[in-house]
Amino acid sequence: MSLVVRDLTASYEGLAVLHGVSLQVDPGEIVAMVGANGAGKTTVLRAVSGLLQPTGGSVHLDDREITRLGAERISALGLAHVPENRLVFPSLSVEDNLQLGGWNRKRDKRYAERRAAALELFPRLADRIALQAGALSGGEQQMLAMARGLMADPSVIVLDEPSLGLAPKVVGEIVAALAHLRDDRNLAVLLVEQNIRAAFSVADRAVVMERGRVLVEGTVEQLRDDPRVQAAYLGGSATTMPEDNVRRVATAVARYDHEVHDPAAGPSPGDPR
Ligand SMILES: Nc1ncnc2c1ncn2[C@@H]1O[C@H](COP(=O)(O)OP(=O)(O)OP(=O)(O)O)[C@@H](O)[C@H]1O
Repeated sequence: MSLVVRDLTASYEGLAVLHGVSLQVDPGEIVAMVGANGAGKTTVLRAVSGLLQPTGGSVHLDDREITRLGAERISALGLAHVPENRLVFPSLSVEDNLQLGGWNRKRDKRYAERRAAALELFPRLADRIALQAGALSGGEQQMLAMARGLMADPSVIVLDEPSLGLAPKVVGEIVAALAHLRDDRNLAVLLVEQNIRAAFSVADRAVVMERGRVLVEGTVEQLRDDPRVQAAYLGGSATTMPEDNVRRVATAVARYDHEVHDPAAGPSPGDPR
């Protein structure tokens, strides 16, 4: 399914924060949404997934309008929202968190299949299935938040800053998982990221937000060369990942897997808890 957002406006307590945002994400595509703090990226995701009622404009999943539906209904129609700060239930086990993600699908016979697919995507979760989610590292909690979103069997997934606070090799693992969801599962992925290098390493297109509007959009290749993007994001030192390096990401993931699956290597030191 495609996610189609047209002229979206939204406000908090009467104060307008989105001033007509339009974007589209097609199946098998990752669109990165980047921009400064307060540009409105989180608000777009909240308005799209029904957590905030937009004041105008429209949101469609293919031809189906979802603009004013509630979050549960939108989730059931195939859109998963993985929120900022990886809001897992800390006192519940990994298993129970996954089950909650699939609550609206639990009785259907593909539930076990989806659980297996989520654990295959993030094998570390399989190893920790009985642990309390609060005992997981930051990276593992992010993986759990994503796996939980996938349990509802979405066609469209929107993620809010999945790389926040994570070590580069964990970011690599998250990025590789996003590439898998696009390439092998044909999902439409809308990715909000401050880490523009990580986002651009995997995205096909990007939307740059500024003060509640789309400043510029285009393919990642076009935007890399755009002076506005370079000046704001790519010139500085805020790098946590080398640019344009899906292959290097894959290497990092393989190395990481090796460390994780090799008990002698111990816990990964860069993964903040
Ligand atoms: N619950 C809220 N109540 C009032 N204003 C809010 C609320 N949430 C966000 N805002 C304001 O709305 C604007 C857009 O915020 P939003 O969180 O969407 O930006 P963002 O681009 O996601 O930034 P960040 O990267 O800091 O999350 C900002 O000016 C912010 O201060």
